[in-house]
Amino acid sequence: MIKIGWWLSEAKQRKFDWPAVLDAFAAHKISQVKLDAKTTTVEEFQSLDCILHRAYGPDPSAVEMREWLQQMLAAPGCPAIPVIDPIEAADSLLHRERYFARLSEAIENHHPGTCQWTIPNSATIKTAGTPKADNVDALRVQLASSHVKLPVVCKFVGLTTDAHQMAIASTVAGLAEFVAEAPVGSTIVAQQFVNHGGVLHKIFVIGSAVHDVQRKSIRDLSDKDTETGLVRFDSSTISKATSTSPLHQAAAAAATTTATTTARSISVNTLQRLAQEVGDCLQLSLFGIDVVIDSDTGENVVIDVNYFPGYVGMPNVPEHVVRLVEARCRK
Ligand SMILES: Nc1ncnc2c1ncn2[C@@H]1O[C@H](COP(=O)(O)OP(=O)(O)OP(=O)(O)O)[C@@H](O)[C@H]1O
Ligand SMILES: O=P(O)(O)O[C@H]1[C@H](OP(=O)(O)O)[C@@H](OP(=O)(O)O)[C@@H](O)[C@@H](O)[C@@H]1OP(=O)(O)O
Ligand SMILES: [Mg+2]
Repeated sequence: MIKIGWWLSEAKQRKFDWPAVLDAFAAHKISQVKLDAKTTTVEEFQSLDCILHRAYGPDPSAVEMREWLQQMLAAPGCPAIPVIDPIEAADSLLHRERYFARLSEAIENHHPGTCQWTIPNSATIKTAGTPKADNVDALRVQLASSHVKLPVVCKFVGLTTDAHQMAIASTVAGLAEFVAEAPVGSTIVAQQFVNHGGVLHKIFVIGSAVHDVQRKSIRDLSDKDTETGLVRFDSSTISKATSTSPLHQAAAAAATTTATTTARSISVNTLQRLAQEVGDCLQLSLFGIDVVIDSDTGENVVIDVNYFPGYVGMPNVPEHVVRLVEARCRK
């Protein structure tokens, strides 16, 4: 009988309908134990066939569990227990500039013209407390050398509680303002904005299972929008299942859950290749890929990758988790 150890924060267990996953484990005769840094013994830990976790992000309980897991896995005599997903692989998603650099390499490694997805050009900016007026020229040069065109979406990098505070900068002065007002020592990715008809594809992946859910997104920007140098927004108000925002298209803003336009779809074959290639590149099997379809070029553009997302709208999640665990334990 397979025995797995798992850890998710209490909040994630509720959002993810974790009890349904535990029922599916029981139905497939997989025994399970919730890992606990205070009570799980070394013997019990080392007897596990697999570990499944979301010990990820700034939540203090997740930080404590991540440190404990790393210690337990590195302890002398600990067997090679499969971890879904490896802690360093999950953590890499906190550093947008690093994982986008790896995605860029994966794209370059394709034979020319064969990759069915791309990423936006971006520039990585470190804040040093320089006043806005002194930043403008250096930022203009940096955008040009990274081939980034305005407008850009400004996104923080790393383990910060401000990770969802973003902005659209349409002018170098707007970007300079965002950079000048960010905490000193932060890292910001200025990612080229892609017009995409206001529809986001949330591509949810659990091992080999892939599902595309369409959500509302930021509407296409016109010249009128881009007259304003800097528009701040909280990313958690844009593309959650229940989001409503003035940045949505008028028709979509009125709808409660999904995108309302007749959106372009992504073929099943492309979805599977994308999930496989991103998963192989980042060594992940429980993740979500946020994709927009460029209105001008029709390209599938990856704008964000999330570890162990909510999977809201993906059918049969418990069965997919069971299949993933069984596949890993057999290795
Ligand atoms: N390069 C881009 N071009 C166009 N729209 C973008 C771009 N980047 C982000 N967006 C819009 O902003 C939203 C939030 O961006 P992003 O997914 O990077 O934020 P996040 O905080 O990492 O989100 P989450 O963790 O909830 O997935 C996206 O859902 C999309 O609507
Ligand atoms: O619970 P939710 O459905 O909102 O899950 C979101 C999850 O929030 P959580 O941390 O509360 O689990 C986010 O994690 P952080 O990086 O912000 O930590 C991120 O993964 C989003 O992409 C998920 O949204 P989805 O992609 O599934 O729409
Ligand atoms: Mg996202």
